Amino acid sequence: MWRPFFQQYHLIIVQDGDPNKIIKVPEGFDYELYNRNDINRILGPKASCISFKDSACRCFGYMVSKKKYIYTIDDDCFVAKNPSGQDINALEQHIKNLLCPSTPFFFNTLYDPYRDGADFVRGYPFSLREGVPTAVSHGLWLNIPDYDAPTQLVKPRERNTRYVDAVMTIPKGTLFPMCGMNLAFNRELIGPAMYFGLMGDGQPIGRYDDMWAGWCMKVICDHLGWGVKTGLPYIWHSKASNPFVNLKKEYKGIYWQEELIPFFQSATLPKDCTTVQKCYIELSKQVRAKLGKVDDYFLKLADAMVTWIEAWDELNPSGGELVLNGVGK
Ligand SMILES: O=c1ccn([C@@H]2O[C@H](COP(=O)(O)OP(=O)(O)O[C@H]3OC[C@H](O)[C@H](O)[C@H]3O)[C@@H](O)[C@H]2O)c(=O)[nH]1
Ligand SMILES: [Mn+2]
Repeated sequence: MWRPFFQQYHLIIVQDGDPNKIIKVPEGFDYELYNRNDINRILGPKASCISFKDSACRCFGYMVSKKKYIYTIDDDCFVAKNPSGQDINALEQHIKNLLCPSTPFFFNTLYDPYRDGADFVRGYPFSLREGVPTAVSHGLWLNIPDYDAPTQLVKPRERNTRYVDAVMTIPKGTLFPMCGMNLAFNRELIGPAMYFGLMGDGQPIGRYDDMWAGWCMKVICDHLGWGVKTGLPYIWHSKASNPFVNLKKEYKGIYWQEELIPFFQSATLPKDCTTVQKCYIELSKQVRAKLGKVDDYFLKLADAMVTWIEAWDELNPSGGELVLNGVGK
């Protein structure tokens, strides 16, 4: 199904679980395939920051990519159809979202003002109409919605049939639950912040990989003045994962997040944090200082955040650090 939309791009496949299992990639794709052995070989001891047996492992692909834009998708997501019955080219829409500015400082009630047939509405300050660079494009899902285990348990048959034809900028200062199922981002802008954390095997939590990345990313985008959009495109999410297995993985996250959200909502980064790497290291210090008392896990996570940046900079020696306004480094 994806061939018409993926064939022209470079694929990075991150294989989780047993590295001896052979993944068969169909003919005609330009791809790299990495399993756990590859991750250990490439990162050595720093491989400790890449999760095992959790979707968090996907962020290794972001680190090794040499591309400007990244699109990440789950292996149970397929091409959806829009209300006119046409196949949705999710990549095309994500790229449009990323190439058009965002408007985080003032909400446009007619949604995406840069879209054909829309604009800024009356009362929208002209000084803000240039917008800011878009770092992340968060797509949505038809059929199986991305619900947590408790919600899925009480609403096992709920399906998302509502196609909302809109793209919105998430306002500055507002966090959101970033889902990694249908997500695109500008790697050159925000790549180093897209660490999906320590999840899965050997960890007390799972399935909060994209949530953790989304909260860190949004704080850094707000600080650096970049935008995050949500809405179109849709993909078709084909299967629901097991809510009982999910509950075991995510239950700590369900109560920890009541302390994590206030932490991220009040997190501020100093002016001298002019690159994503500096922002991320500063955030890791605040995680250690303020979340270590929630659970020792966050001390490990704070260390892993530093290891991630070290590994990122090792694999991307050009520094790749975007120096803002010529300051910093
Ligand atoms: O041990 C694992 C388990 C899963 N994956 C990969 O993660 C993707 C999501 O898995 P799945 O589709 O089974 O779960 P969902 O509930 O639909 O996923 C949502 O919640 C977890 C993640 O945050 C995900 O992004 C969300 O969509 C899928 O590609 C599995 O192959 C894994 O690599 N290792
Ligand atoms: Mn799924």
